[in-house]
Amino acid sequence: MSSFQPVKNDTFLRALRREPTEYTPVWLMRQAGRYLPEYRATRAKAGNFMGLCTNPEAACEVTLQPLDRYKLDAAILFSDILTVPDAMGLGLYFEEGEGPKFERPLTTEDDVAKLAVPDIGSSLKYVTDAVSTIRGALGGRVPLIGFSGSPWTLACYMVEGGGSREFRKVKTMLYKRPDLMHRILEVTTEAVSQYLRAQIEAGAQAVMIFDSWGGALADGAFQKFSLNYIRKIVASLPLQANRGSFTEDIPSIVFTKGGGLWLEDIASTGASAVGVDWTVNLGQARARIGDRCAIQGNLDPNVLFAEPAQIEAEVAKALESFGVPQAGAGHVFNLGHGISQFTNPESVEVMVNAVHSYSRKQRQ
Ligand SMILES: Cc1c2[nH]c(c1CCC(=O)O)Cc1[nH]c(c(CCC(=O)O)c1C)Cc1[nH]c(c(CCC(=O)O)c1C)Cc1[nH]c(c(C)c1CCC(=O)O)C2
Repeated sequence: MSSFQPVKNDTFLRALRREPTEYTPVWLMRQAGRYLPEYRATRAKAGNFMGLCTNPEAACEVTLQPLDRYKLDAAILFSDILTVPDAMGLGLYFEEGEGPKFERPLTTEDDVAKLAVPDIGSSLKYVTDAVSTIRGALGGRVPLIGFSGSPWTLACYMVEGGGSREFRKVKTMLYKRPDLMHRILEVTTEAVSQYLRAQIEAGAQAVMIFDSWGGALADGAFQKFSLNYIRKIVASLPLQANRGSFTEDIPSIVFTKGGGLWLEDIASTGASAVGVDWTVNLGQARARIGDRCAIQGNLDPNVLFAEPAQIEAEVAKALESFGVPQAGAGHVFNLGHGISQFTNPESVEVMVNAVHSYSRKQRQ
C-alpha cells in the first residue's frame, strides 16, 4: 500500500523552484498551535504537548486543523526541533509556562565526549510515522514540510538546558572550548542529516532548517559555528525522492532568525529558499539573492493583533516590496517568526485571504 499521491496544489513548491505562480503561496510558522481552540482541545485529550508529538494520529489531527480553517498552501509536520536531543538521551520535558527544558544538559567534557548520533529509525520512529500518516491523510491537498533545528540552535538548548536570553553557557563553551563546541555540532549535524533524510523517505515534500538562534552569533562565529554545519546538512539531502510510480523534487528552506546581514552566505548553502524575519526588506533581499534562491517571509507576527484593514495593508506592503515574482524569482509568504498563541484565529483568515487576493491582482 502506497500512501504517496502527487500534490494537487503545488503553488508552494513552484514558488520554491522560482517558477511562475498565479498567486503568492502562504503558510505560517507554528500554524498548528495554541491560538486555535481545536488544538487546545486535542492537546487536552493527549495530556500534553509531547503526548501529541509522539502519537502519529494526534499529530496528524493537529497538523490538518489549520488547513481545514484556512486556504494555506502547505502543511508542516507537527513536532518539535528538540526531539533530536531528546533522542540523544538529554531528557526533554516541558514545564507549564516555562518552555522546553532538558534533564541532562551537556555540562562537562565527559557529557560532550559521550554524545552520539542516536538510532533515528527506532528513537524517532514516532516522527517518521507521523510524516507518513499526515502525507496519507493529506491525499495530495498541499505539500507536507518536514523540519529540523540547525545544529547551533539545538546546541543552544543542549548546553543551556533550556531557553536562554544571553546564551552565556553555550557562548562560553564556543569561545573557551571551541573543540567541545565543534564536537557537539558535528554529532548533531550527522543526526539532523539522517533525521531529515528519514522524513523525506517517509513522505516529506520539502524540508526546513530552523536556525532560530543563528542571529545571536557574532559575524564570523555565525559562519563557522552555524552556517558551515547547515551547509553540510543541505549538501547531504537528496534533491529528489522516488515515490514508486513518480519522483518528486525536494526543496529545502534555511531560516536564520536575525540573519538579514548574511543573506548571501545563507543563499550559498545551496538551499532552495532563504527564510527571513521582519527586519529584512523583501525587495532588497530579492535584489541581493533573488536570482539564486527563493525567499520566504516575513510579516511581523504582531501585525495580526491589529484590525483587519491594517493587516491587509501590511500584507500589501510586503507583497509590493517583493514585487511580482517573474520567472527566476520566488516568494513564499510567511510570518517572520512563529505565530503568537494570543492571535485571534480570524486575523489569520484575513491575512491568508489578503495574500491570495492581493498577489493575484498584482499579476494582472
Ligand atoms: C526554538 C524552537 C522550538 N521548536 C521549534 C523551534 C524553532 C522555531 C522557533 O524559533 O520558534 C519549531 C517548532 N515547534 C513546533 C513546530 C510545529 C510545526 C509548526 O506548526 O510550525 C515547529 C516547527 C510546535 C510547538 N512547539 C512548542 C509548542 C507549544 C506547545 C504547547 O504548549 O502546546 C508548539 C505548538 C513548544 C516549544 N518548543 C520550543 C519552544 C521554545 C517551545 C515553547 C514555545 C511556547 O511556549 O510558545 C523549541
